[in-house]
Amino acid sequence: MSEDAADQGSGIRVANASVTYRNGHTALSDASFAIPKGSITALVGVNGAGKSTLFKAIMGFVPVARGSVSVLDRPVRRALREGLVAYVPQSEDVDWNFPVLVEDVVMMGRYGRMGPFRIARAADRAKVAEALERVGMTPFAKRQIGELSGGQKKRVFLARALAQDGQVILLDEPFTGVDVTTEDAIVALLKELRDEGRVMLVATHNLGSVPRFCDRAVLIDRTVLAAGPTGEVFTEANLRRTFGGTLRRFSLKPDGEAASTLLYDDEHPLVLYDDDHGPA
Ligand SMILES: Nc1ncnc2c1ncn2[C@@H]1O[C@H](COP(=O)(O)OP(=O)(O)OP(=O)(O)O)[C@@H](O)[C@H]1O
Repeated sequence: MSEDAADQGSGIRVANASVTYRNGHTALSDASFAIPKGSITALVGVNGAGKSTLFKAIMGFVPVARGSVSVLDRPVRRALREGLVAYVPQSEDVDWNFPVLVEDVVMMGRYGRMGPFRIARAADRAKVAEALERVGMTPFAKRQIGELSGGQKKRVFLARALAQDGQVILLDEPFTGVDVTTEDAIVALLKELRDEGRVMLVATHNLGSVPRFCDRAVLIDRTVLAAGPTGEVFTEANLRRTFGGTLRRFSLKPDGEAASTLLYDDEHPLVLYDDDHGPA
């Protein structure tokens, strides 16, 4: 366990965890990492590396066969009962034809705190309004979710996580199909949430954005290959281990400028400068 994880209070702690599906497939084995409260962590790995499986284990949707997972120093089940873990899904995982208003999607974040008949109280409506305002989606409250753009949909699901008062927010590919302005708005919001002490774990293929907004990174391929502060972990050597042959690389040395290396899997490249002359 890293020392800073202990200092700021534990956000997520995974210790020697293994997950085996019913069909016998072990998607994660002996995975360990710890992330502190008040941090944004990138979760990076190839398709099938076990990112969703790890999310499911943190949400308590799949049991760990060995090892343990704790959230804010509680067992996963208790965190689930307290509604502490919120999930922002990948766009492909949502049925956008389902007829539901934006404000109703956000209200779903309140369900865990309502009685069995799900009757919204004034406090629930206030939380929904506040969450929509925070992500800049108030004017869209009465629109059908399916009518929104990709970036707007992401913001609505982020609002649902805020309405839930999620202290640990798991985001699955938040930047896919999102333009640069919306990406910047999402990043700014995630940083605000971090400063409030929340914990964000972000599965992303957008390698170039990771050093820009993630304090830490967890690299996985059916186990944790490396985990820690981005500056220490997000290196070419570690990314090569994570992506193997699927990582593409370009070396650039324009006249009179610092040599740099571009690394990418399928989206925005990561630029590594070979000496100290790169941008701060
Ligand atoms: N319900 C399930 N039953 C059996 N095997 C599963 C199940 N869900 C996932 N797997 C397998 O577990 C492995 C990890 O899958 P997982 O969905 O966690 O990967 P991922 O890193 O999220 O991939 P992607 O980037 O494609 O979303 C894969 O080999 C997958 O086929």
